[in-house]
Amino acid sequence: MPKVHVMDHPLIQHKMSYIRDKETSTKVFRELVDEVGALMAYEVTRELELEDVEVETPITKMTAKRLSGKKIAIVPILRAGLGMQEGMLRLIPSARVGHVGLYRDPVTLEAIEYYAKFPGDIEERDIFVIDPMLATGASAVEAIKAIKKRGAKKISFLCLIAAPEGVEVLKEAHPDVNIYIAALDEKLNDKSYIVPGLGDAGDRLFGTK
Ligand SMILES: O=P(O)(O)OC[C@H]1O[C@H](OP(=O)(O)OP(=O)(O)O)[C@H](O)[C@@H]1O
Ligand SMILES: O=c1cc[nH]c(=O)[nH]1
Ligand SMILES: [Mg+2]
Repeated sequence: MPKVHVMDHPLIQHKMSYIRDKETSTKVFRELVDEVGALMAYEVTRELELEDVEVETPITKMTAKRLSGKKIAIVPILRAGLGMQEGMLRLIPSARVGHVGLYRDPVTLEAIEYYAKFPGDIEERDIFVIDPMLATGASAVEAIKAIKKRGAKKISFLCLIAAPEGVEVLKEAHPDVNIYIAALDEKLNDKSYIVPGLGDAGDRLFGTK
């Protein structure tokens, strides 16, 4: 079964309190989502492989560690996933970026794909799928299906806030995918928004409401 990691580092919890606050401006909301994206990138890269390299310090020769050069791709789910993209790229600058465009049909809540573009060698890369919200789970499930269809094998999913319902749906559909969450909330409301949540992540990031 997939591992579910809740990243409750104090810096993340602090920033999340402002991200959730409805009085937070679009500008500050965008900055904070970017910063939490970077903090999550720091945590999820903990397992990256290292290799030995010989270096000479001003004092002596030594064997040091460098990243083994494992190829990585970040895949934001449009639109709201874009808010976490730059923060992650600051920590993993060599990562390639793919995009999956999905929107939730407001009536059926089905995730409808409208765009997909991935690095040509996606099957060789470790993938981090990013989206601030995991609500019913439909968007994450469909995005990961689209990525697996192109041959990618090692996939992780990162979000700011998840509902327990979405976590269960994602675990069931993709048991091989590790899930990283900044905050695990209580439930979904009757419109399938996360409670207490942060409202509509895309609208708050881009000021569209
Ligand atoms: O788990 P789910 O029930 O699928 O809901 C989560 C999805 O909903 C939001 O996107 P939305 O459809 O609002 O698109 P947007 O990012 O363009 O605003 C969010 O960014 C997720 O992608
Ligand atoms: O609470 C939610 C649920 C889905 N999408 C959002 O942006 N927010
Ligand atoms: Mg939205």
